[in-house]
Amino acid sequence: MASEATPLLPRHQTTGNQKIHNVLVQMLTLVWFLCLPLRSVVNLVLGTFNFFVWRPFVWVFVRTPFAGLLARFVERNTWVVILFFALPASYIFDMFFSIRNWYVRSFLAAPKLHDQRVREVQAQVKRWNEQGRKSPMCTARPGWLTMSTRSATFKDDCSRISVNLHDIIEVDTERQVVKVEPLVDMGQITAHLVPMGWSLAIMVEMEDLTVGGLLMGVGLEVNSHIYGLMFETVERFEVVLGDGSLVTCSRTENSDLFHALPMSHGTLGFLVSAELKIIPCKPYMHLTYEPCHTLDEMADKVTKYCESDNPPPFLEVTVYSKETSVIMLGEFADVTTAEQRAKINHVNRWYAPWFYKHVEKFLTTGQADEYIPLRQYFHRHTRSIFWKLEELIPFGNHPLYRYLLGWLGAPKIAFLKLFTHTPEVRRKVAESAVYQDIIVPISTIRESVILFDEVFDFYPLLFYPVKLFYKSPGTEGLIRNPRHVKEGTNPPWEMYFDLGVYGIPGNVRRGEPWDAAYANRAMEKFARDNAGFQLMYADTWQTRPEFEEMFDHTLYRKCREKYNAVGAFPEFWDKVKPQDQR
Ligand SMILES: NC(=O)C1=CN([C@@H]2O[C@H](COP(=O)(O)OP(=O)(O)OC[C@H]3O[C@@H](n4cnc5c(N)ncnc54)[C@H](OP(=O)(O)O)[C@@H]3O)[C@@H](O)[C@H]2O)C=CC1
Ligand SMILES: C=C(/C=C/[C@@H](C)[C@H]1CC[C@H]2C3=CC=C4C[C@@H](O)CC[C@]4(C)[C@H]3CC[C@]12C)C(C)C
Repeated sequence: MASEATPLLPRHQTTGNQKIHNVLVQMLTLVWFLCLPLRSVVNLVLGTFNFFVWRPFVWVFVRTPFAGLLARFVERNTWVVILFFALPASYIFDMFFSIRNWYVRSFLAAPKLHDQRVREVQAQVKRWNEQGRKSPMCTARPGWLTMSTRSATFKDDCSRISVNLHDIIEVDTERQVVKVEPLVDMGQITAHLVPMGWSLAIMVEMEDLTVGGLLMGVGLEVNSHIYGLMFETVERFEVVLGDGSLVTCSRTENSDLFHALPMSHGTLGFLVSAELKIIPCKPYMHLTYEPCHTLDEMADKVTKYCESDNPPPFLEVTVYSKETSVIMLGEFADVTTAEQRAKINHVNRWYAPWFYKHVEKFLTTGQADEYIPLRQYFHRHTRSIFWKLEELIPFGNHPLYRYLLGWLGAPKIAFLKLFTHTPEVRRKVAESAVYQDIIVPISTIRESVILFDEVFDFYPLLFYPVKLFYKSPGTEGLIRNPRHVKEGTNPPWEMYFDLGVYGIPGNVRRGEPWDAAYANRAMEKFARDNAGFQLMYADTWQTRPEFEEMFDHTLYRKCREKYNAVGAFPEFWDKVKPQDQR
């Protein structure tokens, strides 16, 4: 390991920390024994609650004729459920995890524990093999805890393997990489790296997204027009295969597996660590807002910025209607002068207006710039879950709510799913709301926005430019090569962009019929026809042949054979398309 490496929990842990740790452990052990009688009482109360209240409640909720009634109640009074259940639960959960992470960071030797925990994953997989490989494996992470909106019914038929790996293992500033376990989330990473003056090359905005999910699915951010998709910034993966063996892969070692893994959704093996590129950062993001009043103006400006020889380091667009949008250009910055200080905006303080509402006002006030503290910038969309929270808590951006209850933050998506997604509600959501992203060439900006306007009629739309690198023969993974790479670039690339729509379509809002299958399929066909693809955290309405036209299964299938994945893990399609939706 390079000399500059800063293991979070160095092998030569300072004796001071070790002493504090020992004292803490002794104190906790004492408290543990003293609390034994108390624990029995707590267990009794929790057990009784579980048996007599929670289980019957869930049973009534899911399996009885009341299910429809309750679903309607949740649907009509979503904000009640969110305010009284999801928000407090999210707050407590976050507090518990920050204390736990602080403790692990400060006192426990994570690198050592990493190897031990990987062996535990291997042992589970080996046991699964010895017991006759009954049903294919998936991670034991429950569907409601993930950020994916698609239903995870396949998990019911899988052998669930606990891949309980939550820690940042090592930051190596000399090699400019951080080694992390798959359940490390974006909030944990910014809290750790930003104070050290570093950031992930692709630092994804939502705090609860995990490294494993973003690499085995798709991760991108508003500097993806420079670095590409998140997996392009990986130096090395460590994976437990279907036979329980542990392999590492990189561009030079087991390179076929390295290129096949991105987007494979845990169908080639269990990711147990990844080394990700990091870049130096500064304490602020200097952001310039450029309002656009026609679609052509936006399309021309964005294309020019992205394809220039010196593109802005960060570029995001929020589309407020077919014709209006705001382009945001960002760069890391220090704030040293009084003039700069006057432009500091703490966008994530509890009383601040939601970020996208703040940005919208530049459509009327005109071009402007400001300085946003970096960590707040990275997580600018968390408080309003992009623009979804307005539908769930319609008064959430009202100053009174913000000042009184804004400190509670946003509900965790996991708890939103747990408290509001009964199977009944989920079915309705798929028919009456849309959560979709497609990634298509930048040359199709106009057609894409017009298509989304026609079939969804929902705003704002999310727009992140993404560079798609051309892969040489034999290294082309599930994501197909771009068709029209820019001349003279090495490595070759074509500029694409992510267009995302999250909300209730115009027709549904107006009480008019809306054909979800027609709209989603039109969007999917548009992506296929333009050598683009859909993000698979969402429901897909494609048939299997269409899906295989969108994603190149050649290298993927070779690797499934070669690395013992056949029979051990479901196929990509079987995982993302639930049986009941085929
Ligand atoms: N800006 C962005 O890039 C954003 C991206 N997203 C999407 O959200 C998803 C991530 O959500 P998140 O909750 O973090 O992840 P999920 O738990 O939803 O995982 C996504 C997929 O990755 C697989 N996976 C996760 N961890 C491992 C592992 N250790 N080994 C093997 N497979 C694994 C999961 O398999 P299994 O089902 O077996 O658990 C699942 O198929 C991504 O797919 C991404 O596209 C969402 C918002 C923003
Ligand atoms: C892929 C990108 C961004 C995606 C997000 C905007 C969506 C990812 C997950 C989505 C959601 C998950 C679960 C939900 C629970 C439901 O009860 C309500 C909707 C939602 C909160 C839903 C909202 C949209 C997402 C957060 C870009 C950045 C590439």
